Amino acid sequence: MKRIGLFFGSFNPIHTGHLIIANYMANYTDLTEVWLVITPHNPLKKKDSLISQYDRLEMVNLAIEQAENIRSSTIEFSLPQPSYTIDTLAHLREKHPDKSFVLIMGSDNLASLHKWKNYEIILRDYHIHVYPRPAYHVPQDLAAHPSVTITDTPLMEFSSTFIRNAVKQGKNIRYFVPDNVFEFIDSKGLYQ
Ligand SMILES: Nc1ncnc2c1ncn2[C@@H]1O[C@H](COP(=O)(O)OP(=O)(O)OP(=O)(O)O)[C@@H](O)[C@H]1O
Ligand SMILES: O=C(O)c1ccc[n+]([C@@H]2O[C@H](COP(=O)([O-])O)[C@@H](O)[C@H]2O)c1
Repeated sequence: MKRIGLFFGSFNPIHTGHLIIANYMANYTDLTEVWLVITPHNPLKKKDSLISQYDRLEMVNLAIEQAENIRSSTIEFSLPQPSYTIDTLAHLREKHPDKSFVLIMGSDNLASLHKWKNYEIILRDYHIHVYPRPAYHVPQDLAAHPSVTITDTPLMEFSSTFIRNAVKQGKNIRYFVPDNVFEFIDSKGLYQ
């Protein structure tokens, strides 16, 4: 059975940190593939700085052009918003009975998991691979939970917020995002 890692995110925009995490999970763990699931609207985030989901999807697709075992998923585009992960997981399980799904997230999301809809069911039914993130301490009970694996990986200060703010200030964001994503943001005047 294929073991798919679901890396959910706003990807506003996708950055090199996301790609390092996806590549690590796809190539250094027991996962067969990683799917980057573009979330139209995170229930815990304001929509203020969120650009079109289609532009975010386009940037994800540009970023993974060269990747062999990383794909994008638009599954949440056709589901009710905001996007509750437990509902998406139920939908994916029904659609792909031949695959098993594992969650991938940064430690900031693990630290706020208790605010998610039906988080106990997520923890009961799914394994979660967690990439540590600076300044986000993982609560001890979650770190020790049998469904949680925290990777032993280098920390990265990257964030989409940093990139959006840098563009707004007229700064050059080259290398924080892949070259083709840089060109896309620049040519469409995104985040200005
Ligand atoms: N530098 C990082 N280290 C570890 N995990 C990260 C990092 N950046 C993003 N992630 C994880 O990637 C997933 C998608 O994150 P998201 O698209 O919100 O990026 P972000 O950089 O956190 O964005 P924003 O700054 O807009 O909140 C989340 O699980 C998040 O925890
Ligand atoms: O299901 C929930 O209640 C829930 C609450 C907060 C965040 N999430 C999901 O977590 C994912 C990561 O979001 P983000 O904005 O940090 O990239 C995204 O898919 C959100 O829909 C899900």
